[in-house]
Amino acid sequence: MMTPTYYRPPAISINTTHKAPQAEFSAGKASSYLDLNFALISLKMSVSDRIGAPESHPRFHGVLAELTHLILRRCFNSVEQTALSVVTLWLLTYVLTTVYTRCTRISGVPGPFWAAYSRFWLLRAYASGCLWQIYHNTSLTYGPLTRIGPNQVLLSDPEESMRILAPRSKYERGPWYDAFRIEPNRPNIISQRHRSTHLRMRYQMAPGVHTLWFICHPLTNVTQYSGKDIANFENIMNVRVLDLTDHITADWTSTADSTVVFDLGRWIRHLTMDTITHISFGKPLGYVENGQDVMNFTGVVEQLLPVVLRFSLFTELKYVLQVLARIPCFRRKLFPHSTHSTGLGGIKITKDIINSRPPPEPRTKSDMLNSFLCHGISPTEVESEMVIALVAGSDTTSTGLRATILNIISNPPVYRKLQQEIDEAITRGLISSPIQDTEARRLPYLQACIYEGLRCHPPLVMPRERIAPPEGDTVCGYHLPGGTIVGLNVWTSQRTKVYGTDPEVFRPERWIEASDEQRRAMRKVWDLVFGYGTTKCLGENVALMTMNKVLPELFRRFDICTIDPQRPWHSECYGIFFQKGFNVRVSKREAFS
Ligand code: HEM
Repeated sequence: MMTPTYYRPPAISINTTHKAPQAEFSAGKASSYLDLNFALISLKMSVSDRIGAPESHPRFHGVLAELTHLILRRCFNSVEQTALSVVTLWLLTYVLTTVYTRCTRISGVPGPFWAAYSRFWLLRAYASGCLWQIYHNTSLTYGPLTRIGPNQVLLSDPEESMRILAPRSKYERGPWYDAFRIEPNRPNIISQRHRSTHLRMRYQMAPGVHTLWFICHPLTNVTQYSGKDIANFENIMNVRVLDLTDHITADWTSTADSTVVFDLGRWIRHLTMDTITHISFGKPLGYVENGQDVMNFTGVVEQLLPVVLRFSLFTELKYVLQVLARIPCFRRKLFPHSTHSTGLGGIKITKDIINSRPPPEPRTKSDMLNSFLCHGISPTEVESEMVIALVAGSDTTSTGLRATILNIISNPPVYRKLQQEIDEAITRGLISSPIQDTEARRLPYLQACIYEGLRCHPPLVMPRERIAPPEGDTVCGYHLPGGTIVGLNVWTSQRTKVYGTDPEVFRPERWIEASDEQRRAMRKVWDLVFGYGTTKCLGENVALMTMNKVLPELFRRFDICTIDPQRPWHSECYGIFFQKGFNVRVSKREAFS
């Protein structure tokens, strides 16, 4: 009964005309456009035909088959057509989902207009080299919760940040962390997003990182370091700090009538690399001794980080990388590999050392490498974990140190007070040479300078994204649907009212003048510099001990001033790194050297 309607001429003509001009269609552009036009007219006819006709099952299927046939023939009949169709389809889907997301998800959260439509706003911020400033300005303009992407918000409220990071929170690390994999198919401690696996890794690594003993905090059940079992570690630190000060004394000190320009930034980076490799492998790689970036590790990391950060925004690409990683030739080219003798091939040194050592006894207490192996981390996993430790442990600490030193030397009253405190402690025999960690922690102004330096300049300013739990959450009064990505803005959270009326200013006195209650409140917010909860930094004590030793040892021996007060350092910050130099003039202080 239906047959006559369905097989009417227009519908048939579509199929027949497909075949006839086929040769012309693929032969030239003009005929291709004509053909497309014709196809569109035919499609229109078929659809209106369908709408106008009474509904019936076979007819509907007929129209559907016809449409499918038409789409397949017209959109995928040549490579160019296929490419064009795929791009058009992708664009269409992208625009529709973006508009849908814009209108339905987190639409109430204020933020820059274009940020709501694409991740390019974020990409621009990452590429600018001053991510922290853009985040800070955005948070100041739009409030503690700001929309910075189609599905991304930025949080600068310290209380809410701590709630999200708390041990029992339902938030998990976001896809952003995938970009920090050393092995594309195997997450490391930083990129592990699965909560329970991450906790297992943390417990395995905690006793080993820096050979400190750890305790389980009774309230949070989070592994933390007490920093007491550090006889060996403190000796390593002493040797490394003296190595640096000896080199400065020998090669880099200026005299009354001559100036030696000295890039303190680079040398501090050398020091932190030597310290972390000494802790990790039982011997330093010799950065300070050779005065250069051994194995080009730092250079490669500095080149890679901007790429990694941009990549972290488009994590869909990780699937491509995961596939490429399975092909040996791409794998060797694209990823760090134990055959590489430089750069992130720092893996090679790990592998060589593992091979050269007998298997560690379960109770061997030597360096980080042995400790990881003793705690059941496989040699292959250890390779990536060591690279992560080298990156996480060296650059953050050197950034913290550089920022604190710069702030001190550019504030004459602070500089005078700090040097006075150190000099008095020496005169009264309160500190040894090199200074012990416990002695340094008893110098209140030094402690205030360290807290203030890290507060004003948190070394890790990347957003460290978390994903809202499936049931959603209310943050700063806004409802966030499940799956919303919440980035943490640590720069702004360290400039909140809890620090008083002048949080933008480097003023160590605020830590001394504060009442006990206020100091506790400040300390709680300050903790965010090292993270919070189950992902809190494993190396906080190491970083603080390094600062506690380097600052007094430098200021007791040398007078330091910047070479170019207008532009003391070239700060290109991609989250962690301050890549460029920090040129200074260093002269000896005879009285206390
Ligand atoms: C001033 C220096 C440092 C700062 C500001 C800092 C900051 C941080 C922060 C904020 C996190 C949390 C990341 C997250 O939320 O996912 C973190 C994690 C971590 N840090 Fe540090 N860090 C410093 C020094 C160090 C050092 C010296 C080491 C090791 C030698 C280290 C090793 C780690 C490791 C292994 C993690 C991962 C912890 C985990 O995922 O459970 N850090 N750090």
